[in-house]
Amino acid sequence: MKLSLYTAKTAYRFLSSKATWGSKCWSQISTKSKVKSCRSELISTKMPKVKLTDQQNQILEAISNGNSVFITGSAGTGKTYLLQHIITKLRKIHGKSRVFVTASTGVSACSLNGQTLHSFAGIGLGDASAVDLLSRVALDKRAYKRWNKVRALVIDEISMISGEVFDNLEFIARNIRSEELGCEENIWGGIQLVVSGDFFQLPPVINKKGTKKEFAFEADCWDTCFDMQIELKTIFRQSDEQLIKLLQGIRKGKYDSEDMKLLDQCCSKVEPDSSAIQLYPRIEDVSKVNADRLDRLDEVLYHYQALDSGKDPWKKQLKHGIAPELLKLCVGSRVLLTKNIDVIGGLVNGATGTILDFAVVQDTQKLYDHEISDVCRNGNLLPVVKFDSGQEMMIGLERWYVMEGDEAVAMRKQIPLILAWALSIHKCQGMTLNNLHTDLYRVFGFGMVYVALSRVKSLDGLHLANFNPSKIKANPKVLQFYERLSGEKDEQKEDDATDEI
Ligand SMILES: Nc1ncnc2c1ncn2[C@@H]1O[C@H](COP(=O)(O)OP(=O)(O)OP(=O)(O)O)[C@@H](O)[C@H]1O
Repeated sequence: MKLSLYTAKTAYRFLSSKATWGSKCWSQISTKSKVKSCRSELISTKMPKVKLTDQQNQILEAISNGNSVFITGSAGTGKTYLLQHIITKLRKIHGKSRVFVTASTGVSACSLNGQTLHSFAGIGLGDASAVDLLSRVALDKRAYKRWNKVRALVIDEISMISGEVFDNLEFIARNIRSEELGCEENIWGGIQLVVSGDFFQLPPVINKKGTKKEFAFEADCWDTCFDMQIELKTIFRQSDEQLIKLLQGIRKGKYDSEDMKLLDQCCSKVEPDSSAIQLYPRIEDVSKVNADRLDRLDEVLYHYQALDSGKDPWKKQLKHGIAPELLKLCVGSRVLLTKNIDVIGGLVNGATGTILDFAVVQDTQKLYDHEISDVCRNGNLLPVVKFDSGQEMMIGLERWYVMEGDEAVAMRKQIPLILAWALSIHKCQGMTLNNLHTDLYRVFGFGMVYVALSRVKSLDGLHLANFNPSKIKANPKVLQFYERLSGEKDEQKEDDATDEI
């Protein structure tokens, strides 16, 4: 294998993180031009300059006015993107340390630099009565402090939180805050809530049989929690009208003959090229396919061992995030980028490519040797990826934080890549994929077909092995909830019109 030497310019993502790029880092880079390339990239990584829609602005304004809001909408309507703007706004209003960013899963929490809702709340698995959970939180000093401190709570991917858990959290918030802060018993103890998600996507995993409140919208407190419940309408991920219509139908469990024809065409396409990511409902299939394909390449393997810091239980959450504990790569591996490293250049979370080489960085080597050697198990060699967009880039270490308000309580350092011949449907919720291949026969449960298919940007990138229309189904309770949501909006419009008369 040829050993390449990469200059700091080619490898400008050698070591980066929002938290550590400060004046210290700038001064470590020697030439002006290099500083410029890093600085401009940093800005674009933070927040790509995209104009918000009127609806997105309306939500931001409502939040600035102190309202609690539920944001929903189809896949790709910019819910998570908008949350990033909202978090910035909330931090300005309440102060960094009083805004807590959470999500139902480790993967989605990590993508917002937050923590899981369960870990924020201090409720463990959350499978106890409200009173028992309250006692548990009261004994956990840090969790108790968080509940007192929080002024704004952001919850992403709410579809995977049950109504029972949602009600229990409200109970905990109300009780702790009214007692400790001496205020009257307000809903959620007066916390400003920003909740986001699409109930047509993956539902909560419920272990207890006979749970009455399956979805968060079935929680007793749901309707009283929010000043505004709004469905984003503009879809950004796809632009092809036919595909948008197909996905909108599948989301609600509906399809017509035209949709069937489109799906048939996706089945009859010639074998997908090797860049297509295979989606599986079960993690065992994903691991097996990735391991087999890596094995078949029969190349030298490079090991990258994640470096974790912080304390339990926070440290444990890192294991559920997107960055693997041990990453094995070799020349020819198909990989997927798990961080935004150059938004304007298209190297974003979800971009796919192939490992070209492994190389050392020549002129920044001394600065970061210790960091790299902690993670790289085969000398200080970093992977060089040729992305499907044509760009070649050496990929350096990234950091994933578990945040408690403004405090980083755990951190993982790892290369922001995962093997990408195959992925699980659960892991890909929230991602945009250019080219995917899935077997719709193997999916189970509501929402899975929709989550899988709604990842692609265009029909060219969609390949189906099998197709069975019976797998397209939406939960009737979810359908009713959305009917009620749009019905209430129509009623509101009618009321406004009557007021004007
Ligand atoms: N106002 C906007 N203008 C242009 N693009 C936007 C806008 N808002 C969001 N986007 C882009 O739309 C894409 C999808 O956004 P995002 O992932 O936030 O959607 P989502 O609703 O969270 O999807 P999912 O439900 O699948 O997680 C992203 O590439 C994002 O940058």
